[in-house]
Amino acid sequence: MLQLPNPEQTCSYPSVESAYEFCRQVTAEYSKTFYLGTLLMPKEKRKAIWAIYVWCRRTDQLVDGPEAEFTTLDTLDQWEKTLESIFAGNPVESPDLALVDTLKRFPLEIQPFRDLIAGQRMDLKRDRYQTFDELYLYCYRVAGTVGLMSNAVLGLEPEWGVSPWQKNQKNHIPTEEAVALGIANQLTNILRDVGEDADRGRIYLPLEDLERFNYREEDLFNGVINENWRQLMQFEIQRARGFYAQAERGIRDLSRESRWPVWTALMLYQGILDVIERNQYDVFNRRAYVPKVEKFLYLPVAWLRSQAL
Ligand SMILES: CC(C)=CCC/C(C)=C/CC/C(C)=C/CC/C(C)=C/[C@@H]1[C@@H](COP(=O)(O)OP(=O)(O)O)[C@]1(C)CC/C=C(\C)CC/C=C(\C)CCC=C(C)C
Ligand SMILES: Nc1ncnc2c1ncn2[C@@H]1O[C@H](COP(=O)(O)OP(=O)(O)OP(=O)(O)O)[C@@H](O)[C@H]1O
Ligand SMILES: [Mn+2]
Repeated sequence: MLQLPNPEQTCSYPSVESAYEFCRQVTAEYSKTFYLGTLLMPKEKRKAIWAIYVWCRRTDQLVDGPEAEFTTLDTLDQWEKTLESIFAGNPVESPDLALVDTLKRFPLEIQPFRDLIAGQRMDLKRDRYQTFDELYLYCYRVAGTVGLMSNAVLGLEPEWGVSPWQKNQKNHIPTEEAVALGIANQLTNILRDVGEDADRGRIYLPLEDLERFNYREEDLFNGVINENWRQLMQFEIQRARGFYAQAERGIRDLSRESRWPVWTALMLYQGILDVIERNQYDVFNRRAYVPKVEKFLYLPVAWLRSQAL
C-alpha cells in the first residue's frame, strides 16, 4: 500500500489552494478511475470531490495503511472529534482546509462521514461476515456513504432545466441509487481483493455463500480455483452487477454536467468485474485492473450514455 505524502511537506504554505492541490495529487496517485472521473467535472465540483476523496482515504488508511497496527477504537473516536471540528469550520491539519472550504460551498451532511468511520470500526472488530445483510451494512458504511457525500456535490438538474409539463413534479433525488453505486463499487473491490484480504486473514465474502457453493475457508486461504469457486464468484459478480444496474437508473436525475463523470466512473469500476471473468476468476495470483488504453476507450461510450439515457 502506498504511503500518503506528508501534507506538511507537500504544502509548505498552508493555504486553501495548496490544500486542494494536495488533495488533487493524492486522488491522482491512489485512484486512476475516480481521478479520471473528476477531470470531466467543472472545476469547483472536481475540487470538492478531491477534498472528500482525501478525507475518505485518510480515514481508510487508519485501518488499512502502514500505521494501522497502532489504530484502536480510541484513535477512531479522536478522528471523529477532528471531523466535528472540521464541520464546525476549524481545520486541524492542512488538508482539512480543503474540506472546510468545500463544506461552505456544498450542502454536505456530517452523518455519512460519521458512518464511514463506523465502517472502519467494523474492520477493527471483525474479519468475517456471516450473511450478506451483515456485509451490506459494512458496504453501506464504507462506500454507500461516499455515494451520499458525492451526491451533495454532483447536484440535481435545476428547476429551469425541467420541461414545463414537469415543472410541478418534484425532482427525484437519487439517494438510493447513489448508495447502490457505492455498494456495487465496494463489492467489486472485495471480489478484486479476495487474495490480498486472505493474506491478512480477512474474508469479506459472506460465509453463507461459501457454504452454499460448498467452498471452504481453507480452500480460500489456499487459493483453490475449482468449479465451486467459479460458481461462487459468478454469483457475487451478478449480485454486484444488479447494484450497478440500479445505480445507472439514478444518473439521469443528476445535473447534466455530472452525468458523464459518473457514467465514466461507474463503467470503469464495473469493468473490473469483466476483467475478473477474463482472468477466469483467478483473483489470488492476478490483480484485475482495466488497462489504461481501455480506460480511455470507455470515455466516448460513457459520454453517449450520459446524453441518451
Ligand atoms: C467520480 C466520483 C464522483 C468519485 C468519487 C470519489 C470518492 C470521493 C471516493 C472515495 C474513495 C475512498 C478512499 C473511500 C474510503 C473507503 C473505501 C476504501 C471505499 C472503496 C473505494 C476504493 O477505491 P479504490 O479502488 O481506490 O480501492 P483501494 O483502496 O485501492 O483498494 C470504494 C470501492 C468505494 C467507492 C465508492 C464511491 C466512489 C461511491 C460512488 C457513488 C457515487 C459517485 C454517486 C453517484 C450518484 C448516482 C445517482 C449514481
Ligand atoms: N493500467 C495499469 N497498468 C499496470 N498496472 C496497473 C494498472 N492499473 C492498475 N495496475 C496495478 O494495480 C495497482 C494499483 O491498483 P488500483 O486498482 O488501485 O489501480 P488504480 O489505477 O488506482 O485504479 P482504481 O482507481 O481502480 O483503484 C498498481 O500498483 C498496479 O500493480
Ligand atoms: Mn486504488
